[in-house]
Amino acid sequence: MTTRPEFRARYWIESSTPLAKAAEVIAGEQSSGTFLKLASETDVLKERSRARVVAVEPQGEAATPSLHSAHEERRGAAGPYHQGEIEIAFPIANVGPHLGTLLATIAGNLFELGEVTGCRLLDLHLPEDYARQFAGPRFGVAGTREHAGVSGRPIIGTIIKPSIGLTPEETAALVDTLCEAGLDFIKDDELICDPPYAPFEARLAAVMPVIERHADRLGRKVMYAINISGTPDEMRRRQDQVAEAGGTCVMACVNWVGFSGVQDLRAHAELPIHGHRNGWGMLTRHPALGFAFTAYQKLWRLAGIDQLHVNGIRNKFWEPDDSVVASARACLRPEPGLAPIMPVFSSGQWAGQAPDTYAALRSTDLMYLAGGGIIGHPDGAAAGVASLREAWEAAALGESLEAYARTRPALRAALDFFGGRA
Ligand SMILES: O=C(O)[C@H](O)COP(=O)(O)O
Ligand SMILES: [Mg+2]
Repeated sequence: MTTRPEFRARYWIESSTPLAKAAEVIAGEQSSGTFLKLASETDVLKERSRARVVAVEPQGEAATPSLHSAHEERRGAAGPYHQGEIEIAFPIANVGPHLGTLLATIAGNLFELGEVTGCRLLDLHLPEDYARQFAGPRFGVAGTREHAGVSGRPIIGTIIKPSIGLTPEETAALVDTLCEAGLDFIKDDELICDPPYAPFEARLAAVMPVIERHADRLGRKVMYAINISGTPDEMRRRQDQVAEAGGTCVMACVNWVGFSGVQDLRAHAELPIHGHRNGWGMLTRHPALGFAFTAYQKLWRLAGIDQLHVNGIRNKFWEPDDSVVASARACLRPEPGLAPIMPVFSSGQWAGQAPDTYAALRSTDLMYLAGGGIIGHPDGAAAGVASLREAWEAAALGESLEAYARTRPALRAALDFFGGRA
């Protein structure tokens, strides 16, 4: 029985090698072992540094491998391919409070091991005192609400659409309409950051005075998550410009600016960080490869984001509703040493999904963003905002949208227009 401090990672794996042995191969490769036994991997070194397999739970077998492996072909491996979950305990001393090394340990070469024909990181358990050594979310749910000035209901927002092509002045005019209509949150699309036709600085300079003007009237400042994705230097500089201009949020495409980029931003930033996870499908869509969201969101929490996208009910992407809801719950679950973060529902959302979202989550701690679902409303963006507000009122009251729409033309028009498209 070891007394060394450890963290644990849980995986789904597949291998023609019996699961317990495949798990040992992974534990060895991801710590002090390699493809053959080294005399220098002494018992003392192993006790200090080698990862331990702490659970092997077989789930079944497949006749054909999920992923191709030339290594398996060379050694003439045939099925069956054993599938199941395994858990590995790693010494904390192997890693320290370094996110890059943590990733290399739990999500590095193991995805490439020849014996492995399927590997998915499901979850991660860090002791509280270890998790606390990472920055973690500075604002999370509570701080996001405070900066947006919204309590007791979801933060309702939109994505500037068309995503690409509006000039700074056109963007500011749309923001004016949206603020006038009482929206809580506006974000850039992930596709726009600093293009020649709408440079970052020009966009910020055009939009922020509009937001400031409406703040006086609304008694709260509409949160604008302007996309600051870039190099660490660029992000730091842009964060400062946003704060200087009175902004209350910044957005980063987390997969592309990377963990160090977000960590650097978190160390520097005074504002909540909105995490856009575009590219995530590549990391999760194949069930035998990549990451489950439970693990993914914990890693981004360690890096220090405050809001993270989870798609939405009946979204425009591939993801089923139960997976979306599980992701949102994962964001809201307190983790040892890490505050909950805001789940961001976005992707093909409009008024119609509000009641089902509320029924599934039983919480209003969420951001509910509709780009096309607000800006594409048949009576214009202001009616789009009204329809979302009304839909969430109906959801909270437990009233059907049909009944609530009887005296509310914006919601009625949304139901007719978007409902008819489903
Ligand atoms: O960046 C996003 O979240 C998407 O562009 C959502 O856009 P939509 O609401 O029009 O689907
Ligand atoms: Mg988008």
